[in-house]
Amino acid sequence: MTAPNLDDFLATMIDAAADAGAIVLAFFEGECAARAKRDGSPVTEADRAAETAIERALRERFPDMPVVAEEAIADGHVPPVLGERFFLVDPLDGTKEFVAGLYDFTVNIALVEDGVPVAGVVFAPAYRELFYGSPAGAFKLRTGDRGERGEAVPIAARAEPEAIIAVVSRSHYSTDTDDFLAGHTLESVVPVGSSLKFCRIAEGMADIYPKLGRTMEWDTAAGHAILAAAGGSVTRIDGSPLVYAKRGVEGEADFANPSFIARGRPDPTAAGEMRAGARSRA
Ligand SMILES: Nc1ncnc2c1ncn2[C@@H]1O[C@H](COP(=O)(O)O)[C@@H](OP(=O)(O)O)[C@H]1O
Ligand SMILES: [Mg+2]
Repeated sequence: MTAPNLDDFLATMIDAAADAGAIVLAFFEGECAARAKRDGSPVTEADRAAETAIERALRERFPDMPVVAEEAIADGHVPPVLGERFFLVDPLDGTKEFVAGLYDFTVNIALVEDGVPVAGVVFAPAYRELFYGSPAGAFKLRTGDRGERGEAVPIAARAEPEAIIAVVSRSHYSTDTDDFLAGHTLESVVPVGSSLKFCRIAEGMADIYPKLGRTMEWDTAAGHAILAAAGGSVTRIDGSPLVYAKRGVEGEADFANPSFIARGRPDPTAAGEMRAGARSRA
């Protein structure tokens, strides 16, 4: 058998995310919905059922690939060796929104290669929106009530306009975010739950997502891959790349992310101004 390429990985990741999304949505829309608000158990059930389905689908097709998944890590199941390529899975991101009956929750599957999220799938089943990205491009498709998939449409991040649209956490907001945004000209600040924030920038609906505070790698890897494929970027506050497979860092939990900024496309006129400035100084 020939070695799998990115298209092979992505096709399996999309199928797995679509199936897991259907499972999560059944919990969200089913009779569990009312109970979810009182005790957190259906969230956990949805989380675990979706993760089990994803792991099974990934392992069946790629038995040798390590899988790092949120619930498994919580149970202490960490792959001993990650190698240069592994999957990162968050079966239900945006759990607070899920419990509150809001639509902003997602299934996330990413493929990380040498610390870089090279391919990712984010499925928001309540919105019937599925996003995916790889070096071949970023795409969005709509799903039907019975899991039918519409045509995949290419998406692209936009260059920052003068007044920007910021997307921020709905459930984990910090005043540091306000301080950061105070330095920008804003059209609006839109609270969005889950990894959908990356996707809204990837499809040109928003310009910046500042995350001042901790997240885990499975919260961000798939959205990061999609945004990068759409022409955007995700960097640490100092502008260095946000890398993955972070383990054994003193004082940090394994797979914890530092603060980061996600943005759309670099502004070509800003680069032009810099070049013009450089010329005029010469
Ligand atoms: N300050 C914080 N500490 C830990 N996790 C955080 C966090 N802020 C956000 N997250 C995680 O990032 C994900 C998206 O959060 P948000 O929608 O607020 O941006 C959530 O994942 P889960 O829903 O999978 O737990 C949440 O737990
Ligand atoms: Mg999460």
